[in-house]
Amino acid sequence: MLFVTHFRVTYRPLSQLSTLIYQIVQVYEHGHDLIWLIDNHSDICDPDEAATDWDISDGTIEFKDVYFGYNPKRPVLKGIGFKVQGGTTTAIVGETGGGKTTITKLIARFYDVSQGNVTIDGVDVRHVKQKDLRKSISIVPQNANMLYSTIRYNIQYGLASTSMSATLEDVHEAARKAQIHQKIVSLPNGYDSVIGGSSIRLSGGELQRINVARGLVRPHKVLLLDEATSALDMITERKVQGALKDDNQGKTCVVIAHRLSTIIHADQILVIQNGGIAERGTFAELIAVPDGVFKGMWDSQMNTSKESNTSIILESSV
Ligand SMILES: Nc1ncnc2c1ncn2[C@@H]1O[C@H](COP(=O)(O)OP(=O)(O)OP(=O)(O)O)[C@@H](O)[C@H]1O
Repeated sequence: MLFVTHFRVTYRPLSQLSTLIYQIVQVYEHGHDLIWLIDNHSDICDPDEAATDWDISDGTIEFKDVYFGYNPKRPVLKGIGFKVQGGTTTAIVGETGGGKTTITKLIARFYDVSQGNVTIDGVDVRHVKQKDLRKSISIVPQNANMLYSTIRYNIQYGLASTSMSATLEDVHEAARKAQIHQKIVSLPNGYDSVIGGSSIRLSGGELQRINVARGLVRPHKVLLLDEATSALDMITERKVQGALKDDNQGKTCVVIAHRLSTIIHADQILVIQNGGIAERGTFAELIAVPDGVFKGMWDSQMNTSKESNTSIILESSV
């Protein structure tokens, strides 16, 4: 009797102790990382004499002889130079790991170049305040990172870090353009469905469209799309591309794409290779280069896809 009594009194606190020790270890590890984050100030600083309330006007982006590497010993971009006229669309294609996403990160100044400069409307991005630089730039990244929250909040999150807010109608509008509104309203809780909750399962392509809606809800003059529609089927992708085209009239777009059929109407295509620009031109110009890098990419995609043949697309692109 005594044994059982003592055992019962001892057992519960002991089992709680093991959980507590686990939690203490977790607090220690995460707290350590948190303090590291607070203590480590970003290398990217606002200049002391930056103009107040600078804003993008025309949206012309220029890279002048830009060198950059995350690790100084391993350069990613080696003297890249190009210009994206305001209000036009430039597509960036090329080998995986070639530095396409890095280019978009440099435009938004998430990193500083090692040499050369990046300008928007002729102003070096290092010479303006980061919040002014980014307030008119919308980025749709490759990975649709969603928050454990409602679809509505996830789309509204596109305005985080700004003082703006999005009404429900703004959210619906962005979702319509991203071709996901109908799917959302068909869910039992509509826009209040919780992403990550047990009641809804969204496919990769659906999450990607919510990601696009998040980018579109943010008022922008420059739009950076990084493989934003790669998980969609061809028909849905064309619809999203059409909506993006209509919505972005007069805005500057930089589009990273692997599926080359989606960029045939771009004003300019840059082919990135070995940290430089191997080729540049319109789709019709690049496809006409015998043994060209772009032509090689196009031919290999055509061989592996069931898309309509080159000549039909060429006709529609000229
Ligand atoms: N934060 C980082 N730290 C260190 N290296 C990085 C970082 N981000 C990217 N890299 C490296 O820089 C190189 C260029 O990466 P980037 O993402 O720009 O390529 P990409 O052309 O967009 O590739 P993909 O087509 O696969 O998306 C790669 O070798 C990558 O491993």
